[in-house]
Amino acid sequence: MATTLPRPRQSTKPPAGALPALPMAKSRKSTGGIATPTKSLRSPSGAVPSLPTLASASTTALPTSKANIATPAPQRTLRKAVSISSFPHPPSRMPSLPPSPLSGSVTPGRKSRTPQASKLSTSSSGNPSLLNSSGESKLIRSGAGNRVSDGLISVGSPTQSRSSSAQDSYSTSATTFDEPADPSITPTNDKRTSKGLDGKGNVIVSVRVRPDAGGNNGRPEGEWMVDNRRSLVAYRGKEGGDYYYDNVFSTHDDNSRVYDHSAKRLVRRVMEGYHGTVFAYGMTGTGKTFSMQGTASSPGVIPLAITDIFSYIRETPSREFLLRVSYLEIYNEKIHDLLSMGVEEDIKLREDSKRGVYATPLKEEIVQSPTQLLRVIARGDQARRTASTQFNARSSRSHAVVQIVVESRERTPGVPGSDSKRSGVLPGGVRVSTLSLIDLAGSEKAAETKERRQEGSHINKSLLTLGTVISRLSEHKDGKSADKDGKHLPYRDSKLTRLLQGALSGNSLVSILCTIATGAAGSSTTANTHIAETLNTLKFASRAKNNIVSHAKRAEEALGVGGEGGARVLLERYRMEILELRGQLETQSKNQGGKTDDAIKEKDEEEEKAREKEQEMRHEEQILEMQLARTALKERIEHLNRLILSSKSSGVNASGTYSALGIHPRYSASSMRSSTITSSGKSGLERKGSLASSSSTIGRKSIGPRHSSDGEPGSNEDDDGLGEFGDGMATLQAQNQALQSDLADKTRYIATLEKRLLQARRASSSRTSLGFASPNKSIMVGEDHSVSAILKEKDSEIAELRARLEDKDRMLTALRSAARSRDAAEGIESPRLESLKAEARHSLLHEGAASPPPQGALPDPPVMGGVPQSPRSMRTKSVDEMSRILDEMIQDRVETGHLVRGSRGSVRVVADRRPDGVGAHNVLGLQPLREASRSPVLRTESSADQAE
Ligand SMILES: Nc1ncnc2c1ncn2[C@@H]1O[C@H](COP(=O)(O)OP(=O)(O)OP(=O)(O)O)[C@@H](O)[C@H]1O
Repeated sequence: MATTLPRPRQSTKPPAGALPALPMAKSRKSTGGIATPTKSLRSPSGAVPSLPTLASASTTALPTSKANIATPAPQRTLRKAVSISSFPHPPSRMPSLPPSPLSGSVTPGRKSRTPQASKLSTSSSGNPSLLNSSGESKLIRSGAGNRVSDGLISVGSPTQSRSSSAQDSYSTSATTFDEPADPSITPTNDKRTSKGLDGKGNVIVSVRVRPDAGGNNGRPEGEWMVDNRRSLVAYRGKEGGDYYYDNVFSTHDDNSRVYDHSAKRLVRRVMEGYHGTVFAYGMTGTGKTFSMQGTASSPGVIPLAITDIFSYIRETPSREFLLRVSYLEIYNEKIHDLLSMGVEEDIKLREDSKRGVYATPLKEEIVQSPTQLLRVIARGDQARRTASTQFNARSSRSHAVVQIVVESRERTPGVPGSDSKRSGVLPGGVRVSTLSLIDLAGSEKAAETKERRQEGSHINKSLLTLGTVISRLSEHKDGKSADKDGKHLPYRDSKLTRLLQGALSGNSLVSILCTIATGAAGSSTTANTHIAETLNTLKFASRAKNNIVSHAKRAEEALGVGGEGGARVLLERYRMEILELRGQLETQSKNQGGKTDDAIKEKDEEEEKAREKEQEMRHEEQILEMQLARTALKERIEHLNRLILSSKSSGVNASGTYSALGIHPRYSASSMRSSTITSSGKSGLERKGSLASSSSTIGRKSIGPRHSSDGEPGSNEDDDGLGEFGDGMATLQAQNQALQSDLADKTRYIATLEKRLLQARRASSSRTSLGFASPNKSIMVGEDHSVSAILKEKDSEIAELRARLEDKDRMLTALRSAARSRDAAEGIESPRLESLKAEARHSLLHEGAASPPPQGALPDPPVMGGVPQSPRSMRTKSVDEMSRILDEMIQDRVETGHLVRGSRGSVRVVADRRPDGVGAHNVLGLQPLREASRSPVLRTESSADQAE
């Protein structure tokens, strides 16, 4: 909390700029027509003419005043009253005062002092005071002459003696005029003021005269005289006398001046570590509350003190401060907390060796700004009990005590320039001082109601006790609770004196502001009562000034939080608490940081595991996909192998001499011819025999009937045999069926591959996106490359299979066409069927460029254009068509690089086409497929090459 107080942090000097405006600042300025304290107080030492002697002033002062000053209306009464020479002589002995709570005993010896004696003593002593500006008395020389002061003509003072008056008035201690507070007080000055104190300078007694709202009511003007220049109040009436004080404020003095002269220095001392007490004492309706609180346009002691407190804080960057405030009232001898917001607690007074007497439990509020402090006090003011009395429509019916506790400590211990040397204390301790601002309830004689009387009784009793204590203080200068006769000072007789015990016994600087009203309204009885009360106030003030001795010392600095006193030092407690909390915060932060690191590490590990698991799953999926693809391809290979076997059974023997394309006349014929010529050079018939000896089961089967056909043609077995091999009818049907089933298989296979391709692409795209989101991108990218390579491979495989499928389709078309041609041929010449079959066989097996194709090798083409054609020409056309298709297929293969033509027209598989990617083919199971797919050709070509 202390750190939030508004003060500069860097600068070690007080801020030069203007302080922020406070709520009351304007109001204070608005009193402008009135001379400021500075001007009025500095003038005596300078340009002000010498004051006349008291005797001469009494007759000359008034005309001067009237001539030079436009005096405000309220001052007229006082001006008229000034005539000291006309004052009646006081009685030789002090008359017996009427019984009053404010009356007290008067020490006979004191009233016998003469002004001369007083002058001597004052001049010689110098009497430095904590509440003086420089610690030295500033004496007003006698015969100084007249001066103009604040609209009043002040008579010259014989000296600034407070010893006595000419009329048995009570003397006060030697007192000096205060200069306005000088912010540039140096530590040296402070030390000097602390030396040689007799305690009297630590008590300031001021009297303030309230303007008489109702005029003087015909009372003789000359009965009262107020001389603020001489700090004199004189009464010329019965039992009158001259009363000198430290300050006398006339009716036109405003709150600002009152504060500057009576409390400003004390407040500053409080900020420096002294305890200070300011209280207003006086009859009801005389202006106590007005002086202490003031108004919006004329702030009183309390708001002005608050302003100065914060000004001091701003001007003292070397220290840090903490302010807390409490506000209580004593009503009917009971203490109430005015800040408790209606929560009533039984508040007791306790005594502590370090704190003295204090009320507890009492709410204390820590304040950080003047506005906040003023608000707190205003809140307490609202709660204070007031009532209408004979002299005051809003009379305070309680004693109100505002207590501001100031804690301060060195901000930078040990730093050169700090005031630790001046304070003479170890740096680091906290200094606690207290400023008590007390607005007492007014004494009242004539209460009208029972309630008012009861209140008045308590008020009067407490004030009487206060007067008694102060009276006895003169007999007991050390302020202890026992007087010289062993009698106890009656502090405990009232809550008020109990609370003021510390201040009255000398532990505190004290400023007493007594308020009076010289105008007496009402009946003569009332007026007399009023005068008597005023005189009692003046006597109280005199006794207070004479009797109260303050040996106030700067509060010791408390170190740490240990001990009873230390426990009260909130500044230290808060600092320790802040340090402790910071430590806890750091510890928590560290723990939190450690935990966070662990949590992050754990999370990373979990994510890493999840990624690994996902990768494993992906690998498994890929493996599964590949296995599925492999299985599908294997199935396909097996199926194709079966198909190849079927093709071989359709037209190729076991030695591979014939391929599934053996039906192609040109291809198969040339192969057979080459083989025949190069190997044996035998005739076609012999070749037939060799063919018949081939190991193909089907061939053998077909050969058998052929031999029998040579002998007994037309048998069923022969027909079948011819049908399968010889005439091509059964073969074509079988091939047709095989190719159709093959087509269906391929279609299914392609659909399967496409499906798997689609799945693989989807998985790949999802993995790609996941992989880019993943921190391990490189891994995913690498995998994607392999997958994309696989996909490309699959695509190319599918394209190849489609190409083959198209080849098959073309073959199927050709076979269907051949079948139709055959059907047409059968319809034309049935008797020649056998010969056509023979020709067809011959054309298939012995096709040559020079020799005409054998008759009946393929079905005759249908009749074209309605023009009958000979069966031979139709067969020739059919065979040519087949040859053309096969040539185209072979050419395609050659062009795509799957086959190469031999020098003699043979074809063979390109040997070096095998991979670059044998492993990949193996992985996919594609290589067997390729090998299988071209195996017939390979075998055919190999055999052809061997034959060559
Ligand atoms: N110096 C002053 N100048 C102008 N008005 C004043 C002055 N002193 C007092 N008054 C007015 O007199 C009235 C009574 O003043 P105030 O209430 O301060 O008296 P009091 O001593 O506190 O009385 P009580 O003891 O009954 O509370 C108020 O209206 C106040 O404004």
